[in-house]
Amino acid sequence: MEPKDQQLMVALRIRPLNSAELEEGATVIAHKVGDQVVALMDPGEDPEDPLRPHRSRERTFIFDTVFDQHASQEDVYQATIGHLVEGIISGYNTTVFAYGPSGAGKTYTMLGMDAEPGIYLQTLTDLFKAIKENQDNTEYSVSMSYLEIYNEVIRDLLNPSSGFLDLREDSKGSIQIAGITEVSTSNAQEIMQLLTKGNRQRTQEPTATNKTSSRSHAVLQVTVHQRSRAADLAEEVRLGRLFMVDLAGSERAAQTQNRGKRMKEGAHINRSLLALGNCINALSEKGGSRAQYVNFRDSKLTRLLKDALGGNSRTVMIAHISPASSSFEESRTTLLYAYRAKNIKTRVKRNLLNVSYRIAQYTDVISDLRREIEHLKSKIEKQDKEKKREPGGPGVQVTVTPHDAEEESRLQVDKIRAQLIGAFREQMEMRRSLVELENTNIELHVDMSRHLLTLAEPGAQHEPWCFTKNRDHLQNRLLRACPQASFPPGFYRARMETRSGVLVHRSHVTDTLTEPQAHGRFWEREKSQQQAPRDRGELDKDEEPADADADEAESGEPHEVALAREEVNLLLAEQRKTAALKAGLEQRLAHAKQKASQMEQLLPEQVTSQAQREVLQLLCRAHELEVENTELQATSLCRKNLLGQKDFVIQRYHQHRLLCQQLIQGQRQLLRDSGIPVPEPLEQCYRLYAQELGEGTLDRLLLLHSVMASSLQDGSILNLSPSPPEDSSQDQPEDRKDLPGGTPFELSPMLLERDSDSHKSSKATPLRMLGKQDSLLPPPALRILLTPPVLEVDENTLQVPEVSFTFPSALWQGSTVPSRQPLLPREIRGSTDSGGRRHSPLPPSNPHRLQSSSAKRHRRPR
Ligand SMILES: Nc1ncnc2c1ncn2[C@@H]1O[C@H](COP(=O)(O)OP(=O)(O)OP(=O)(O)O)[C@@H](O)[C@H]1O
Repeated sequence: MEPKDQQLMVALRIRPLNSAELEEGATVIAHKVGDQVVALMDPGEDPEDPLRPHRSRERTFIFDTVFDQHASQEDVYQATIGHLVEGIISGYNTTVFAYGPSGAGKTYTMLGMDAEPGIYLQTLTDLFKAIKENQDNTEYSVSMSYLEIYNEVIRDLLNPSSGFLDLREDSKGSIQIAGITEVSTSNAQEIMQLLTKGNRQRTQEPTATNKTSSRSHAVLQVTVHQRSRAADLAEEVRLGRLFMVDLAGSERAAQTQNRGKRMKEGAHINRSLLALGNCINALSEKGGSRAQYVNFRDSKLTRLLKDALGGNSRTVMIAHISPASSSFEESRTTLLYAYRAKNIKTRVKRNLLNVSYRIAQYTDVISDLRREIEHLKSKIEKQDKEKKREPGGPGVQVTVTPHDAEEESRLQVDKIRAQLIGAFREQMEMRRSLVELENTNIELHVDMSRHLLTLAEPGAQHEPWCFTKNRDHLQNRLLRACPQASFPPGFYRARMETRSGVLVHRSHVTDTLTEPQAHGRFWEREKSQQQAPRDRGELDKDEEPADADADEAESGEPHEVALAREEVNLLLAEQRKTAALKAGLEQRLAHAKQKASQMEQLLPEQVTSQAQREVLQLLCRAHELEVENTELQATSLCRKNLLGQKDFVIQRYHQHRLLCQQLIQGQRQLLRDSGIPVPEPLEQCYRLYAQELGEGTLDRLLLLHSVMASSLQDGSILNLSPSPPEDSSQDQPEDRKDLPGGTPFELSPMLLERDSDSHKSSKATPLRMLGKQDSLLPPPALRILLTPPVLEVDENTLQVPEVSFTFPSALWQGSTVPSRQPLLPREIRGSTDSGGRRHSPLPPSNPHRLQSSSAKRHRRPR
């Protein structure tokens, strides 16, 4: 389903005057006018002032909907989020957040009172009702979490003792909170009890306007997994997420924004709200264009609300104000903010899990079709030749047939033509379904890897051995659950390595094995290891730790491990189902192909040459059109696929880099503690590594990557145009102008290497430098124009599966490459012998040795 642009919905709620305001004699200055307008009077303006005779005291603002003190909780719910509930269970993301100064009624709207429940309870009640109604056809599971962000720290309100939590981005770019308590439930009342309990844990302090003022942002997240019960080919797994956010009072941020004085309030300042304000400003200025640079990373809140504000979510903002004259300034600022937010657009799409496609499958279909076209064309040619040989010359065919026979023959041709087209369509549909199934399979693989990655993350950063243990345990379970499942590339090798107690070092044996060989070798070893204790009649003590680990992990495993395991079990079941469907479909396709070819063979015997020719030509044309169609689909999906995979790859390398960093620090500490002098080349190498971290070279690479990705996404990279203009600043799209450094953006030197197809690739890691320096061209500074790069598109332009940039040689040939001294001395770079083999200066067991020849990118820890 195509994403749709949606305007952020902004509602305004004016609460009644409270007793304190009445006591101080405040007057009502905010009035609802009609359904969408609010008028705010400035109490400071004197209507009689002769110096300002035309100045109106009144400012009006238009919103999607305005509620005054007479609006009930039900009215607010129905007009804002009520109609979005159906969307959540169909796989759309939805966010509602309450904004406004302290005491303006945000918590009242979201949580409400026992007698007048707020949006939380009403939404959840409707959500569960909708789920119940759809349960016959669909299977649902609902889970929730509740957290607060206070002074840039995330706390789990359902389990406050769990300490501070971290935000992470998953492979699909959605934000996850590592280690948060997720409660599965199917009952709104149960959730409300949890929320009330969680709310008691929320950071509060009395303020002038509110005795129980919440000083934190509270975020309730509800996730709905949906799976069709029908065992249908196009089965989709959908994931709808609902965020309900009760923000802290905005008055501090507003004041700081206005006067810039309280910026120095240090820890007390609410950075999240400032960042939120900045994001709203940036997004609204561009009318919600996603190309505008918006810094979501400035605070935890904006990172969490990234999708809600600028991404894939249907979003409602409910702004709150007090009607009192004493709150004029705060009300005015809130109205201005809310008014700006109205310009924000989000791009909503349904979250389907099986969305990535395998281009190779399309290529197969295309070559199949091409073969058929060739076959048909050769048939036509053959027929032409036969005709020429016939007496009477080419093209003149005198067949005197009685009228009835002619009619019969025409009917016969029509029938065969219809049959052939039908068979062709059927085949195409089956081919497409096969591609889809294959993609689902890949998606399952990717998801599986993602879960293993999630498990790996906390341990990888703090305790590598614990990471290994979790991974090992999970993999054990996987293997036991499904011995014949095909796991992601590298899985068996990794298993053999961890089984033999080696965490990072790859053994020579496993390195040289292909994946199928590794699979076979792994199972041989597993079998013999399981057989041995049975033969001895008792468990081998040496073998026990694996199972002991498993049991230990089983009893005290973290919640997210259990969840990941659950997910993996689901994925395995899916994988089995997909495999069965695929086998059935392949059989049907083979059968259909056979039938079609039999039909084709019948043709010459049954129809006149001219009619036969027509049918064959028609078939050719149909096939050609289908090829074009498939090629177009493949190109567009190739782009989607590349973008979809990039975050996963980055995350993977980020994790690997953290591990390397940890190892480097550990080993340096060890050297220091043991008083071992570090050889100068190694020390230099370390300095270079540290320098790169400090300079943020990798961050710039990531920026480059995101520019490339956004060009790919908006299609500009695929637009053919001549070589780039010298001065590109004039044509520069608005959105790129804001990027740091202006244009052109100069990266620090990167190493260029000639590919086998005479292209050059940019490779920029220090490890890369170590491994490949000798075979490199002199390293020039790579100038990257922050405009969509102009590339000649041919099949070699983009190396899709790898996230590396390979520029066409044409672009580079014209550029003059300044010669530079190599960055590293030869002792560090190593040398190349006459046979072209590299000799590394590092010890062979160095765990930082680069395994793959593809360009790697790393991300600095956040
Ligand atoms: N629409 C309303 N009708 C009746 N009472 C309301 C309404 N809105 C708010 N109130 C009352 O006003 C008081 C303050 O409201 P609330 O705690 O919801 O403010 P808040 O914006 O969440 O403040 P803070 O940011 O300080 O937490 C509460 O006693 C609440 O019951």
